[in-house]
Amino acid sequence: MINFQNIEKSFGEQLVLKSINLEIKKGELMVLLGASGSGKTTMLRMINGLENPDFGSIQIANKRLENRPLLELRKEIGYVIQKVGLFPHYSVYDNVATILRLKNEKEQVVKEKVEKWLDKIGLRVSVYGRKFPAELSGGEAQRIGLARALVAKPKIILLDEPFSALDPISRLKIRNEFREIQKEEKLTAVMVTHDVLEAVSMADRICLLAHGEIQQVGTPQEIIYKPKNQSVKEFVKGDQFQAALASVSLREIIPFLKADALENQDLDSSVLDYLQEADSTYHAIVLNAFYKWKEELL
Ligand SMILES: Nc1ncnc2c1ncn2[C@@H]1O[C@H](COP(=O)(O)OP(=O)(O)OP(=O)(O)O)[C@@H](O)[C@H]1O
Repeated sequence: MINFQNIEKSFGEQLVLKSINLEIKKGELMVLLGASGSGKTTMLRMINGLENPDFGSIQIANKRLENRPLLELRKEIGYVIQKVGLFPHYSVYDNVATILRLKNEKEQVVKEKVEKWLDKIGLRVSVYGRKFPAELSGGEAQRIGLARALVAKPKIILLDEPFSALDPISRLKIRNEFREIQKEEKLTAVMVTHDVLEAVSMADRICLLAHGEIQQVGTPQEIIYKPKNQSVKEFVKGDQFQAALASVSLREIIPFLKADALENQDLDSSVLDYLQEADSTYHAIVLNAFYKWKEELL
């Protein structure tokens, strides 16, 4: 779906991306993971033409990017960034509606879609529709940014640290919600983060970058259990590594947690219920992971 071929990029004297070759498949969630300054955002911005490579080419659905009008391209691509960039003088409703109105959708259709997507990201239109961005918390604003991108029905969604303003519980919730929406809509998603935990708990595959070079591309399990080189090993060691391990194990159980368990913080009984029912051979590891994760979360 998205293909980086021999990409190279410099800013002045600084070589920021070197020999980047990466294929992102249709419908997958690819996480670009790496330390600050490793080139993640630059790669992401190349997908919607906000940066151009010096060498190499990017193809989307087998079409080279440089041959496509930018406006047409961006209609297919949703872009969600850390600083949400909502229009400050528009209400939440109007912020989400903007793109539909630009497409000349009828107001009745606009209303249905805005309500649907606000509802999907957990904010009711009756409560939030009339608020202005300055009246929202950071996390709410990030959710609205997500709804605004999703309402346009993009084929591809690019996310740059999209959940960073959220507290741990809301973060976990919205990660899961977004993941469900992404699968349901068969969206091809590329997400930038430097948070190992976020990467392993959400990604189909992770592309690990260091100093502008791809170190490894693989599933979270491959990255964690089969690091290809020293650089990958270093990235996933220590506390972050432990948390990531916990999260990988938890991917097994989170879908089985009772829906309200997170809200009620009645996690222990919910997890134990699951473990009893599931007859998992990894009880000890999952349970250990769970307690570590809970310590961190609560
Ligand atoms: N427009 C620009 N002009 C000059 N240098 C830039 C520009 N954009 C990025 N850079 C440099 O390129 C390097 C990679 O930046 P990039 O934003 O891609 O990194 P990143 O991995 O996303 O980092 P972070 O996690 O801190 O956001 C950095 O050293 C940055 O200073």
